[in-house]
Amino acid sequence: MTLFCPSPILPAHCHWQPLERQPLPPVIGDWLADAGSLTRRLRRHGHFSVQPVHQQIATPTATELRLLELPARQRALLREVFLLLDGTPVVFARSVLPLASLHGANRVLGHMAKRSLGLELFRPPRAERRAVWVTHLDAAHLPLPDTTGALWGRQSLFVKRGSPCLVAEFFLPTLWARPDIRRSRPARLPG
Ligand SMILES: C=C(O[C@@H]1C=C(C(=O)O)C=C[C@H]1O)C(=O)O
Repeated sequence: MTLFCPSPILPAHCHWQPLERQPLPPVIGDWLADAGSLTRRLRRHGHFSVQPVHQQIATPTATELRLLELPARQRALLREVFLLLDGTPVVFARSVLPLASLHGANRVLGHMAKRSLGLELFRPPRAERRAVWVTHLDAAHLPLPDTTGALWGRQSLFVKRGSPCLVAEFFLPTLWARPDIRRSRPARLPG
């Protein structure tokens, strides 16, 4: 399945596979298959922060519309951020939040700024992570500083209070360069 990701940072298209069909290296697979909050897991490794890069109401890609079951040309809130550990970007993330998903108690999802979207998604009533796809990009084609080699990405379809949103996370080489990250194991999920 090929996604087109018009984005200031992402390449012209990403090719995604369902998580269960993509063999992953041990440590990388452990992080991409982790069902818990990425924010909460990163926070176990140092000072965590979010650096917003780009946020606008615009038309998602054709595949993002399809994954969200939205009609063509439907607009959504597109949010692109870096997640930082100890001041260093370790994840680039792109989220697609349909405007219809941003009403009532979900309204806060559209006003996160430098707060992590994950803190709201995993706050009760906890969002369901309904589907996960993975991709593998050559970072050489991305305008990311000091980033070369393979870039693994994960895209999740979350449903919060019955409303869907997509969250794509691209794990930068700076994350895998940390020995504490390579030794890390997922937290035991409650229940
Ligand atoms: C979904 C989560 O939220 C994280 C926070 C994001 C944001 O603030 O835009 C984007 C990607 C996620 O890694 C999480 O923490 O698991």
